[in-house]
Amino acid sequence: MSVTDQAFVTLASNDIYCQGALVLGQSLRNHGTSRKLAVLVTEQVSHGIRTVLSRVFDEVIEVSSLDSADLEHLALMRRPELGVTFTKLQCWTLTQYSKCVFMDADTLVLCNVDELFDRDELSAAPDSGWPDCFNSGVFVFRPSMETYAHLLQFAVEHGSFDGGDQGLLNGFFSDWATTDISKHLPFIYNLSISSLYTYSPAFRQFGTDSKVVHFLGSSKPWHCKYNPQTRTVTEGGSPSGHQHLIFTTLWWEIYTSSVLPLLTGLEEIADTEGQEKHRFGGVEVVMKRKNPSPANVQSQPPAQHANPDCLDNPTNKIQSTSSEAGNLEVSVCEPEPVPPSSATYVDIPASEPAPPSSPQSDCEAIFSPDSSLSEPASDTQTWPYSNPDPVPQKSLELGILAASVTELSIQAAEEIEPRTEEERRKWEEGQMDYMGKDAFENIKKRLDRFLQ
Ligand SMILES: O=c1ccn([C@@H]2O[C@H](COP(=O)(O)OP(=O)(O)O[C@H]3O[C@H](CO)[C@@H](O)[C@H](O)[C@H]3O)[C@@H](O)[C@H]2O)c(=O)[nH]1
Ligand SMILES: [Mn+2]
Repeated sequence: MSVTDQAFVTLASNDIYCQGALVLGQSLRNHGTSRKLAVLVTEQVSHGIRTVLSRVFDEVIEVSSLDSADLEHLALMRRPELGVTFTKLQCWTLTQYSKCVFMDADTLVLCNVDELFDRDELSAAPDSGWPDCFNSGVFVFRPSMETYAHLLQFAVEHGSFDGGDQGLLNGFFSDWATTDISKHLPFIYNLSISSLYTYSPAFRQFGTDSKVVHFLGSSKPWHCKYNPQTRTVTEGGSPSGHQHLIFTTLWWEIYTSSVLPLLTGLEEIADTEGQEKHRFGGVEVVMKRKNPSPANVQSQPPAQHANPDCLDNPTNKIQSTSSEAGNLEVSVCEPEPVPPSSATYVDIPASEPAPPSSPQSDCEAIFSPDSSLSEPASDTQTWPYSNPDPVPQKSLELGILAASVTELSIQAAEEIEPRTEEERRKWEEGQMDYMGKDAFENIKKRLDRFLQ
């Protein structure tokens, strides 16, 4: 039964973060939430992406980082660094709902979490870095214009001790740590992926109960590259290592099966040397093909662990292998010498449709008890895994992916602004801006676009 006056709320201030919001929204839908889904967007989010968001979310609500209300103007004039933070605080203005659960766009639900609505404001899980503070990536709140005004006033008077919304909210709800234990959400509702290696025995013990994963920190799943044929992720350009490949791979599974098919208007802008760039709004999905012949692809052996021991973690490692039952085995082991390659790989078996289950019980369908978990001596966990509501494989994009794409990545689409009159005159006079607009790669981009 749907509950119309309660909602999960997220925020995306640009088209890249929208990719995260779409995966989050789709994961909530896949696990049969009975609550509404709302996404706050700012003016930078493109029209096309808003249309796609509206296919996953019940409400796409534009908020402004510089709202017209006097108090906000005043606050931002005095504390300009709080701009992004203020955007998140605007979730309190959603008074059409009696209660909401805010979730960062870099979170992912692993099962139905509607029971969060049994909690009251302000319920949140401890932050892994400083557990007397709560992490503001997942929290239960009651929309109220009065609370919103108090929050803004607090921001003007006290600021945020970390410069972001987390410091501000912890300052405002400062009795969270001591007053009411029911407002402490269990850590499994906001599992910071860094905990997989900072406290691996706890992850081994409790990890299979995880309900919400949070890709906290500078390295997000959309910074990785993904091979849809072997279902492996590779670190892409980011200096920090991804130790949480199981969840990053799951993120990409949802992205390719449920989000990419929604981006049906993907405009192809270039196809050079086996690399296609599909542009949609402010994002480009880059597809590389190494084996263009479908016959070639079909004859490939099953996914191999190209580099199973390559996690460059100083203390321990998590490696994943596929089991015969279609489950994902997770094993945590001691460090071994790091190979020279910076690439990291993980295998995920084919996802199987979950058995029919009521929304409230789908955690059990996904995290069924496994005997290997009860053996403390064993270093191996079975991670039952399924994507309960995959989009049919026959969709166009998936057909393309399955046939020949060996690497998918997401990047911000570059804006190529038109030339101004002044620039055109200089160009005609032979005064080129070789280091800027007239750099070779920009000219090549213009040509590619013109020639397509
Ligand atoms: O350019 C941006 C940056 C952030 N966000 C939104 O704001 C959230 C928080 O940013 P994120 O990059 O997820 O921050 P974290 O790495 O999670 O860092 C921590 O610090 C942030 C700032 O205090 C808090 O908002 C987070 O909840 C907390 O986990 C995102 O998920 C988005 O919903 C945007 O829409 N656009
Ligand atoms: Mn976050």
